[in-house]
Amino acid sequence: MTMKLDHLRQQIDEIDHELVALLAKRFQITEEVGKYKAAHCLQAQDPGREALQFKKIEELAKLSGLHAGNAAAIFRCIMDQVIARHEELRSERVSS
Ligand SMILES: O=C(O)C(=O)C[C@]1(C(=O)O)C=C[C@@H](O)C=C1
Repeated sequence: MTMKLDHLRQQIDEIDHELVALLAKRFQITEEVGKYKAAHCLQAQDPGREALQFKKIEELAKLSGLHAGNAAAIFRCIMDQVIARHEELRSERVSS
């Protein structure tokens, strides 16, 4: 393995570390949102809120030189996981 590749991979590992920490924080907060939604019989998915978020994500991606389509695909994936968890919390509450 070249020193160059090692160095690049080390940078990737450091970024992954930060991303995992940020994702953990985000999922802790969405867990609270899910509990709130389940307690108040709100839908797991909120398309209006998502539309605003995706608009902002696209703008931020462009400012950071990130491909807007890549950013949107990643956030779609994260939000789909959140929605699945919210549906789980909702059904747990209904069945208990
Ligand atoms: O803000 C909410 O209502 C959430 O449930 C959080 C969240 C998100 O992950 O940002 C997830 C699903 C909704 O469709 C919109 C946003």
